Amino acid sequence: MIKNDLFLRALKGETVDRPPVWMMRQAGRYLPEFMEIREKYDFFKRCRTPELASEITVQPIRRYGMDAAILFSDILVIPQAMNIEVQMKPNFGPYLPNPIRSQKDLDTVIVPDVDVALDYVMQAIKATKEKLNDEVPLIGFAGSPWTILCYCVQGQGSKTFDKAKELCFTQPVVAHGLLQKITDTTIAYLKAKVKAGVDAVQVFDSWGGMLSPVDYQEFSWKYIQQIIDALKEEAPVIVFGKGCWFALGDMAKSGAAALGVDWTCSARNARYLTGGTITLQGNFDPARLLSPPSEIKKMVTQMIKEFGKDKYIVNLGHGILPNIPVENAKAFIDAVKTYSE
Ligand SMILES: Cc1c2[nH]c(c1CCC(=O)O)Cc1[nH]c(c(CCC(=O)O)c1C)Cc1[nH]c(c(CCC(=O)O)c1C)Cc1[nH]c(c(C)c1CCC(=O)O)C2
Repeated sequence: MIKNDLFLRALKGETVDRPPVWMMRQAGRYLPEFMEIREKYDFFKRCRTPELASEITVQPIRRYGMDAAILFSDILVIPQAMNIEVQMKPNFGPYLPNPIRSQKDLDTVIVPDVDVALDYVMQAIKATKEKLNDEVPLIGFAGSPWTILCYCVQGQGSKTFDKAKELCFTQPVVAHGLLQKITDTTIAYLKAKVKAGVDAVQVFDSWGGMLSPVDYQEFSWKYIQQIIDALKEEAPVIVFGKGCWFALGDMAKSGAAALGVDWTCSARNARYLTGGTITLQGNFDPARLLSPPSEIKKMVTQMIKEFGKDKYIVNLGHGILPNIPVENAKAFIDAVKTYSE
């Protein structure tokens, strides 16, 4: 049994004394202890070495005592396992030298045996569970099929993901073929992660908000729903769609345990759109962590009041920025841990 089960109780919608807190991208570049490891090992070496991945995962927990850990890994390990080359270039980000732009390209993409291809992730989970010693739950994650397609087709990050959209709108059969292969791989992957020991899973639809509401249904939501259907009996599923407030109504009926919200959607609107029944997670503007700690504390208290302490998980509205001072991140976490009504 997990000693601090606040996060799991919030996912079930139970009444709690205070909401749980964690931060998207909490294992990362704003932490000096992470930078030490980063200097020595390249990105995928860190992902592929269970000792390193588990160490990086528990670093923020040791420093701040969040109520949940999230496994250090990346959403792009999935395309890598599907026979698509992925590089992480320093000062550039993800780079995929052979993007998928035709049926011929799609034919080279495989649905791998995840137990073999991604065994290193399962080993990282086991190593992390040992280090966590049942203190807090561990979150496993995957990118949404649409967000993964964005990288597979564009070949790199983008402000518009125009090539990804072009494939969807000019070769929909190829796009759907790729989305389904990613979905099948992701379902097997998340199931394996649960078997290896994660207590909940989160699907990151970081680029869902790039699509119009109608296109979102066709190219993103349909596939996320498949993932929820396949996983919901095995573990609580959190869906975070950046810029996807328009889909919150459908998401609330999907079987997901909780929904992530970004900072452009007010607590009130998110509660209204979801009918007030489902657990919500979010939505502090990551750049607001640059405010002085005293102001951060006030704003966090106000945010909890607006969402309500129950059916709520305190988080940022997207990943933490690398330039956030460690004491500001601490102010964010402490404000939640000392919250009382
Ligand atoms: C879109 C996306 C990616 N990766 C991820 C997403 C979805 C969430 C989001 O939208 O932020 C998810 C992710 N990536 C990473 C995690 C670890 C767990 C966590 O702390 O949340 C998680 C959950 C580690 C990482 N993934 C990456 C880093 C930084 C690179 C490094 O450490 O060398 C980390 C800590 C690299 C990465 N990985 C990706 C990009 C665009 C980049 C480069 C940009 C950047 O540097 O932030 C793809």
